[in-house]
Amino acid sequence: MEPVVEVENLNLIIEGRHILKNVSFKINRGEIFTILGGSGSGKTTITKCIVGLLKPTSGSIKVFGKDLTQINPLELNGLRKEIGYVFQGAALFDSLKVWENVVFYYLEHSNMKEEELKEIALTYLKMVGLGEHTLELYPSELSGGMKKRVGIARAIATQPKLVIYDEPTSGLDPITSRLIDNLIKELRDKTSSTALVVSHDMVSAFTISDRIMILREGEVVLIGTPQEVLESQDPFVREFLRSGLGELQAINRG
Ligand SMILES: Nc1ncnc2c1ncn2[C@@H]1O[C@H](COP(=O)(O)OP(=O)(O)OP(=O)(O)O)[C@@H](O)[C@H]1O
Repeated sequence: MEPVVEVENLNLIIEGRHILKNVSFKINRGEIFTILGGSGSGKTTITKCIVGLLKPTSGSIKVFGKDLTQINPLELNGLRKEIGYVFQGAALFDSLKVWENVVFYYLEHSNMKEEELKEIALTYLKMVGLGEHTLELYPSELSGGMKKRVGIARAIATQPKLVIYDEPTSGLDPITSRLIDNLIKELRDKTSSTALVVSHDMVSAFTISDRIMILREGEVVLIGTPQEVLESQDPFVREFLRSGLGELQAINRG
């Protein structure tokens, strides 16, 4: 089966800085694929390349079989519709109510009536575990975990085939983080979509991922199943795992 994302020898140089170095990986249909790496290792930059916001200096990126370096802006827009992006920090519009945030795409691109749009918003809010009472709230009235859920509802409201989650658990307490982890898995199963997760949350990565890619200063160190990562003898991977050992032991005990 054709991979959903296929990145080959991706290099990105910005202002003389080599940010991504020969990055290659594939994400298969239905997978939860996590990019794990320290701050500034290039995780978010990879996702920006995948949605066509950054142009590679060299290398190729195919999404749903289409080569991003070869397509025109119209095709790129079409492709973006198939991708849901959950931003770091949720990035909700503060002046819009929850329901308007969730159906933002439809507000911009359709003539549907308010009642219909609220109905759609409610469907997706329910999918992320939020109820009808949240429809009329403003983002400032939500907790951090609820904001993330609304951000996820907005990302899946266009029924994307690929959902990119940028640091979905950052800034959340451990219990809420695990709820978001479960939600990511549940949504992948319910909607038969593919998920690309960017994280430095070790517990999250080892709990939800089918495969993990470890990135260090713009270079791929290892790609493998959680088990393969745990068994790796690569010194950087060992050190990286050691730094999150307490968290990992907690998963094993759980
Ligand atoms: N548009 C840009 N111009 C210049 N440098 C950039 C640009 N975008 C990213 N960088 C640099 O690229 C490197 C990787 O950044 P990126 O945001 O991808 O890291 P990250 O792994 O997602 O980090 P974090 O976990 O802190 O979000 C950083 O050193 C950053 O300063």
